[in-house]
Amino acid sequence: MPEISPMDPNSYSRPDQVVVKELHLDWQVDFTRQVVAGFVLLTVECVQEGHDLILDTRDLVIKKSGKKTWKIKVNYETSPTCSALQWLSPEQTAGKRHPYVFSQCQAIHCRSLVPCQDTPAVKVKYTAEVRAPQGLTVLMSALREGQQEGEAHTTFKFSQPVPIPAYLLAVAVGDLESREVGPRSLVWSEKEFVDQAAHEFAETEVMLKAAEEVCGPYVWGQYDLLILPPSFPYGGMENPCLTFVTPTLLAGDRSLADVVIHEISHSWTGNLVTNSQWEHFWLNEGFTMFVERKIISRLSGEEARHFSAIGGWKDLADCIRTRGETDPLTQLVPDLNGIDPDDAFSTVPYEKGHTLLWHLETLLGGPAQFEPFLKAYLDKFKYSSLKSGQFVEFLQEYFKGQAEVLQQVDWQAWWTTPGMPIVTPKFNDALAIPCTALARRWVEWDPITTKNPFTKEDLQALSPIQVRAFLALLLEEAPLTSEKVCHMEEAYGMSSRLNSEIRFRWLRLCLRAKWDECVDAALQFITEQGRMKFVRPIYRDLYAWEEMRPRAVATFEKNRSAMMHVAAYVVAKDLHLRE
Ligand SMILES: CC/C=C\C/C=C\C[C@@H](O)/C=C/C=C/C=C\[C@@H](O)CCCC(=O)O
Ligand SMILES: [Zn+2]
Repeated sequence: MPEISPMDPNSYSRPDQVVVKELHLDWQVDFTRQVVAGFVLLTVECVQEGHDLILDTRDLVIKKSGKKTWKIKVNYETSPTCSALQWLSPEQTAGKRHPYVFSQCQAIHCRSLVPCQDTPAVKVKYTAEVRAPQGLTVLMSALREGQQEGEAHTTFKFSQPVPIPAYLLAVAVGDLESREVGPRSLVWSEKEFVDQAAHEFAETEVMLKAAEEVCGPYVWGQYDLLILPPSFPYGGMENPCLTFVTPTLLAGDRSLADVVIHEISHSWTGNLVTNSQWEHFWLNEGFTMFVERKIISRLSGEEARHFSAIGGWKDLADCIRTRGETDPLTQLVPDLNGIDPDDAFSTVPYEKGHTLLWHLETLLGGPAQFEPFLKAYLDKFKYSSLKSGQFVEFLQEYFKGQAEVLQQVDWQAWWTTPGMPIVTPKFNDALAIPCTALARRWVEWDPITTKNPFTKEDLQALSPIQVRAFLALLLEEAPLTSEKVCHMEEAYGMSSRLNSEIRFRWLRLCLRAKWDECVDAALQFITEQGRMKFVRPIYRDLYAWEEMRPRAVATFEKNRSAMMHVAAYVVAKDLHLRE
């Protein structure tokens, strides 16, 4: 057994000795056995003489491997339990006629799909030929290079000419259709959702243009979106050329499109400029939140940027309350030795990372100074991977004229202090004021002394994002009484709102109030979709309500096989079913 790499505690590979530069994948997708079988051809380069190539694998059945000069061919197949893949039977799809399979490789699941150097320090170009049963479409995180009909199978060809880390390898196979939504963008999904998705994501090109204004040219050619089945565990995943998104974004009114702005932003922060270890994940996500909010500012104004940042700050506070303010995993740069990145994942790298960049922008003279720096940083580190220290070195060099200002930044404290950020920014709360006012009215209302003063008009002037913020504010308070949430339902008809972010917070509010009538709806919400951001807190709330605990555990046990590996893994922990 090789030793864990001194470069990356979550990988055995040693790219400092022998490094993989290119991959060619040749796969057959076998829905009957629920495996992907074939070979990978790895092109390697020797960095230090006299070393073997070490690859990461998990759960793979290696058939044979052979070596030509600098080319290594590994015949293998995945296991049905491959943690990167979710296999769906026809009954689990919207169309009910064809099976479906999709991947999620971030953070370290790629090794269960292909033997590879599964560390974000290594970037490879790839090509692929994938055969799937006729009638199905294969998509990958790459440019589509055509397809050929065979007797029972169709072969799809792909090429990703921009080097990418292993976690950005992605594949999806299903009965898919597409609609054009822009000059470089298609939306893909099962045909049942494709028109709804085309409407929801019609503003993709406007977002891409705003992103280019902030970050520079888009280098990936195509920017498509794939709307996955409901069990997809994340809001979105920034797979190059083909962002994967959850169908919980299909609100009907484009109000959840900020997730697409986020994924577009990753085309630069994360996909071009990449954290070289998962400990420096904030370089991916903190920067992406920062760019996302710069785009929001360009599209909806600076007040909207501040409003989004306030929401992020509150999400961070909620996360720290849940994890505990001394939890070492709430450090901006945590130690991941012996820790599965899936257990470390939280809002912290997103919002604490964003806060650091917001603070630096304020300190260094505002957007006029900081936005050109952002572009210079992306240009300097494009196509490479880095750690937090390299970011600081570049920042100090770029702003060497302001060395005294930068001396105020205690980098070590930023990296290693658990809990909330060491600096609290001043946000413009103009858009938050009506949300705060309404939340205060509900908290302060005494139903014993005062008649119910609430009507549906209270919400009329609030946008969906403001309603979401209003509920988030109430979640910060002591639980409302079940009588109050019942009145809220009567006044606002919250249960009939389709926006998943609103539905999520409303259900949490009801669970905290121990309002029996909401429990069936909560259980339905966490079984009809598998987005962990929604599923985990609701399972935790149900667990905390002692009488409901057995129902939560029974629901999880029943639904577990329909959840993606990562979601079942973390919910088992939330329900205290594993360490
Ligand atoms: C410090 C944390 C260390 C490592 C974590 C790295 C990866 C964690 C792994 O679990 C994968 C994460 C994938 C995230 C994908 C998309 C998110 O941006 C979605 C955010 C939540 C949502 O909107 O549903
Ligand atoms: Zn992200």
